[in-house]
Amino acid sequence: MADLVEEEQQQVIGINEEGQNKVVTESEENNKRLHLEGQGEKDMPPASGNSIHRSSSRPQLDVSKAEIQSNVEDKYPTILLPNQSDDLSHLALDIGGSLIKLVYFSRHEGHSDDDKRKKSLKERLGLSNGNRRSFPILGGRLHFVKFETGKINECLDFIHSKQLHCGGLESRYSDAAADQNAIIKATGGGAYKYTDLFKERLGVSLDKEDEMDCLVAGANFLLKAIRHEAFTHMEGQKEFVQIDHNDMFPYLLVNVGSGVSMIKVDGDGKFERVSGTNVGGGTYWGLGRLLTKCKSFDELLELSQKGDNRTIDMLVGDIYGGLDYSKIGLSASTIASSFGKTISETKELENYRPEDISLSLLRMISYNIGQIAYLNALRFRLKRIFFGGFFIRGHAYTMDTISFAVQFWSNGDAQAMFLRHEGFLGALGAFMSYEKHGLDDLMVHQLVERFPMGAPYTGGKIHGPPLGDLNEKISWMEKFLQKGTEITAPVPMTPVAGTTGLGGFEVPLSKGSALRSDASALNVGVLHLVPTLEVFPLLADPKLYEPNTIDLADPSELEYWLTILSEHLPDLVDKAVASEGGTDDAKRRGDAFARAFSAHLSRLMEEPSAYGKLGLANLLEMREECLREFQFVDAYRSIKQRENEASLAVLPDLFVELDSMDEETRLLTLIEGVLAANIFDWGSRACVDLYHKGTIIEIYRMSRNKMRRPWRVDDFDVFKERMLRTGDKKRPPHRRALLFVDNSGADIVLGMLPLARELLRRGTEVVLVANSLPALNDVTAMELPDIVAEAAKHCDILRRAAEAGGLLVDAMINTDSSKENSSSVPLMVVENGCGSPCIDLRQVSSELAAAAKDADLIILEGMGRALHTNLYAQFKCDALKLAMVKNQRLAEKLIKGNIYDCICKYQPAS
Ligand SMILES: Nc1ncnc2c1ncn2[C@@H]1O[C@H](COP(=O)(O)OP(=O)(O)O)[C@@H](O)[C@H]1O
Ligand SMILES: CC(C)(COP(=O)(O)O)[C@@H](O)C(=O)NCCC(=O)O
Ligand SMILES: [Mn+2]
Repeated sequence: MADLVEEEQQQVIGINEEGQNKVVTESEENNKRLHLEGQGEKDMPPASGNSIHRSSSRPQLDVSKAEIQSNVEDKYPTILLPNQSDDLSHLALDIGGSLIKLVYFSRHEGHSDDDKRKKSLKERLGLSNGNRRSFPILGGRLHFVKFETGKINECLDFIHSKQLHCGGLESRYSDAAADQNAIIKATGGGAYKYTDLFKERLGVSLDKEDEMDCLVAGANFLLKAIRHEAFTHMEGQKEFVQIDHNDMFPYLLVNVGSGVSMIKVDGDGKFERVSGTNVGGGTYWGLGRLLTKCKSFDELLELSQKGDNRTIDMLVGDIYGGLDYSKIGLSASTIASSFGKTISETKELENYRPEDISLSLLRMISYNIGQIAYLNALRFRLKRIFFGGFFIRGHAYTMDTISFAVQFWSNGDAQAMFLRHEGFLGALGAFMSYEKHGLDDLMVHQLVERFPMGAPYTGGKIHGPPLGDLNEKISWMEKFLQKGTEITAPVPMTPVAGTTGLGGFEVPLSKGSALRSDASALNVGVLHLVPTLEVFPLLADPKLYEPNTIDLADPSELEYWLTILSEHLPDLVDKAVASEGGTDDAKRRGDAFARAFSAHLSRLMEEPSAYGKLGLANLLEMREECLREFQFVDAYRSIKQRENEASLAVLPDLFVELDSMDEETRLLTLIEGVLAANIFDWGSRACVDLYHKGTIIEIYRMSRNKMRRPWRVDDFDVFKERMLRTGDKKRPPHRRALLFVDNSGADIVLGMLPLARELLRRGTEVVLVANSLPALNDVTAMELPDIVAEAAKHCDILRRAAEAGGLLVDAMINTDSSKENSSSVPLMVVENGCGSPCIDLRQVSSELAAAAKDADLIILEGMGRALHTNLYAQFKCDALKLAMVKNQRLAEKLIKGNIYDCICKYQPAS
């Protein structure tokens, strides 16, 4: 149906004019936020009546009157802590010779939205509070910040301004005297050196933790809990690696701070510092400063990018008259002696270019560290070497040089790897040393990394963590706008030169792009700890599961999708601003959002791995998160509402039509209906253009009429056989189906609900799985009960099932049809735990995970959930993937087809 646009041009009634929008008050907004995102710290309620708990000497759990509430066999018993104050917050420090690293935790808001749907669902799924996981402490965020040790006062001001030393902002109202006893975990030499200063300035005591213990605890945590934390960097190529948790040890940890420590790690808490070198980051920065007069480390590093070390270093060729020393395998371009040329009596310091000095120095130190690391790996037969510490600074040339040394001397036997949170190992370890916060029990799927404005972009006076206050965020974006395009402008890459391949190289392959301001260069986001997230239990093999269908590591794919998102931005901003009543405030926020999201896109265009390993699902989620950051709660609210109303108005007719059909025709019509209605997608450029040309119903009809089989992927007959039980195996109907629904309007009302009705009619329980938070025009779990209630007015099957599923709680009270109820299988709604058009099934809500336990059929619908993600996912049960492809390039790539082609992929359980 590629010709759909042209053919329907005569239909002109637009459907995209904005309806009257209601301005949502802040409290309404907050009610709408579900598990995934807490409200900003400024909105946290003041802690009241809990000063007793706050008066303890350090943040800790109050386990008095604790009670375990569950069965013995329960894997995750609920531990009730009635006396635990919920404003627990931690700060830990690593005060090094050069830098102070802070890791701090901010709490998520409590979940007060235990609505009727959830209550009755819990009953249906057998989830009373008694056996449901409950996490009184962990839900929150980990922030990473650094300061120069020489500017410790800035650090103290920062801690004070955020009240991190006394449990975070929320405890601002707590008893001031209590803070005098506070203890903060700290490691690094500065924990000793600055004890008095912390006591004087903040009234806190530093509880010292051993530096090596902390480095190892931090590294082990990162490798276990963060997907793709480690990466290799060779010849300019960065590749993320997933470390097998069961095969992590032993490894060599090389922490390159001011000085260098080399630690052989054999397990959690099992390690030995086997070596080190005093030639480290401090040497580079110190010598470099003296020799080049640079004012900052970054300036020095940036200089190196324009340098040529041959003017400084003595090469083999310099000694051998331009010849290789081939007997021992050294090419003429191999460095024989770092800084060897500076022995020249005719030249003084000012005769050398600072750029060249910086590069020679960087190379000398990096290479030396790589070589010593290799020798130690050899001593203990270790194959893996992880390099951390802020000397690395994510700098391409540094990493390439270290990798080269390890690779060269080990003949490829040992491998150098780097860590995204390179400089925070010690601080994280100190953070872990707080007892009983449970961080060490966290699993990969319970951590979500986000990149709010302020984490990647702030410089100047604001350090690292997200700008919590909206106004602060907006004015920061505005200032940034005034300053021009320093962040968004793409940075030209240095041209690539070849290596000699022997023992050294003339010119480094990758010198790296321009360095960013301190905080942005951290390349780490805010880690959200969401203990309620679980791995979807019906994944055939979670280890083999990769949610993203398209690999954005392919530069042409990345560029295409970044461009698509960029082009969609003006339309999205229009919708977002309109959704908030088009006020001046909304316009200002819309502008700031557009700036912020464009900055993310430009950053990625220029540095694809700036945010770690990224898929299209992450990009689409980042867009939604960015909208939420600027307090656009639901940009498509009014569009969704209008489309729901229009679709509900014609639903009774559709039911009549369907009911007049025989079973087989009906099933086909239903699947056609789902595919046809999936056209209502406000995230697709082509579809949005289409909506200018017709009403919802007209487009729906037209789309239905085009639904000719065979579809581009067409497993309908196999699915039909299973459903109608016409094959050899006369199997009973499915017990429970999970329907991952997509868009509002026709998609849910005229597509998925009628399909749900068919399943219910056949005795299959149906769980509608919808987003926890809005994303484009996707329907959310919170919106579904109203839609179902409206549809149920015209359909007994739906009404009884919805009553049985507790969806029509009010209706139940008014009916005396309890007998009828018991004869119907239930229709339920669960939230999926995410707020994106795609779904990563490694991280779903515990509610969905519970609902999945009895399910034997999964239906994934829409491009986001069934194509961009999960197209190749394998499940333990039957799975049906339904979508209309609304993008030409994707259609060509995935199914060698065209835009508006459809996919009906059925994968019976093997
Ligand atoms: N902004 C910066 N200021 C100073 N040094 C920096 C900076 N960024 C990176 N570095 C490098 O990082 C080293 C410090 O690394 P770090 O892991 O923090 O060690 P330490 O705990 O010894 O301070 C410095 O010696 C320097 O080489
Ligand atoms: C964001 C979407 C995945 C939503 O699609 P849906 O899941 O609603 O079918 C899709 O609209 C999309 O991939 N849009 C970008 C491609 C384009 O504009 O062509
Ligand atoms: Mn959608």
